[in-house]
Amino acid sequence: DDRNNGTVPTPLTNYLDTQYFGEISIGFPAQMFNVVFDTGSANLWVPSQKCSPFSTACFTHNRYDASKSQTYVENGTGFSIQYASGNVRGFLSEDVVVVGGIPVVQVFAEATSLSAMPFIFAKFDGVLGMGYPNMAIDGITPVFDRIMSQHVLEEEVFSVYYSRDPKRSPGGELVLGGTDPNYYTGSFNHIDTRELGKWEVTMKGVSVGREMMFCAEGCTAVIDTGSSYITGPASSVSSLMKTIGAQLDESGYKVNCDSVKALPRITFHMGGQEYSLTQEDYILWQSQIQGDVCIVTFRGLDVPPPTGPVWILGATFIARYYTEFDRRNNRIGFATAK
Ligand SMILES: COCCCC[C@@](O)(c1ccccc1-c1ccccc1)[C@@H]1CCCN(C(=O)[C@H]2C[C@@H](N)[C@@H](O)C2)C1
Repeated sequence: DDRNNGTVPTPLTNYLDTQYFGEISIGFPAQMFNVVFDTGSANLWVPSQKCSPFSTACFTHNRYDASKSQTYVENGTGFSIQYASGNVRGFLSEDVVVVGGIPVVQVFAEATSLSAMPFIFAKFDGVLGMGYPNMAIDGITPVFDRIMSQHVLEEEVFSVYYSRDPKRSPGGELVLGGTDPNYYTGSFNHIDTRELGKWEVTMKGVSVGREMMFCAEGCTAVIDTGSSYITGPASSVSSLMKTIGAQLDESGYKVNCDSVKALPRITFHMGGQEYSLTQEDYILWQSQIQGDVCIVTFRGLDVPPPTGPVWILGATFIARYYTEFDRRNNRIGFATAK
């Protein structure tokens, strides 16, 4: 169904509520790739056919083969990107990329080396940055900016739905040019971005139960579709976890599953509204052989100034609050997800 002039929603896959990704094509004939649509970065990269055979993470994913694309244009400039954990190195190429039914001629990176951690755990092939151009490495115009300059979108926005139930299909949806009422109820509350060029807003506080515990003097919240969890300053998160009786082990914070129903709601105060998460929103209940494990989807992460200290609201938050990213008005809209 052509929603607005040729764009179609992109269904997303939900892998264990921690990885959400959708399909794009690159080149002619089309080479298909699964990518994370990531508002926390602004470059597109996929594994390259030219990656070294020793890069396991590269070898276990779909790889772009320039020699098989009639629309490939050589570039060759070096590229490298560093994430909170993990790094990617390669070189730039240009080809036709199709996202949500819209073709764009796009400069992207062919990854020739991917750090094993964490990419051997990636169920997707690459990352498509949905951040602002000023975040883009090598000054490359991001995909969404190339799409906006075609003037095919009814509105210069994109929206993200992340399902909370791994059994539910689709696991999520990306809409270019609008929102999908099938996946939210009520109206949107909009919050202006804090500074031009970042998908972040001013947060007025974080409360646990009825008590305002953190960020009471105001702080920054990054709305990040490329993060699985919620991160906050390590000291704040560790005291929050102590309050709810969570223990930290090598794979993150856990609580006794018997205590889950008594856990408090955690509320993020933004734009005059309260965005609450209940225990079912922020606990990942995993049935494992040795019994049920209840993972708390919060992580401590100290982002150095000037960006930090920040709270990063990832999939855990977006799964509860359908999110519209508005480039026309530089604001973010939240509505209750269905
Ligand atoms: C909702 O789906 C999220 C996808 C999973 C993200 C992630 O959990 C992941 C898990 C397994 C394998 C690879 C990756 C992964 C790694 C890098 C890019 C994209 C995905 C990331 C793990 C490391 C920290 N982290 C980020 O820094 C993220 C922060 C974000 N802005 C990105 O730029 C990197 C999240």
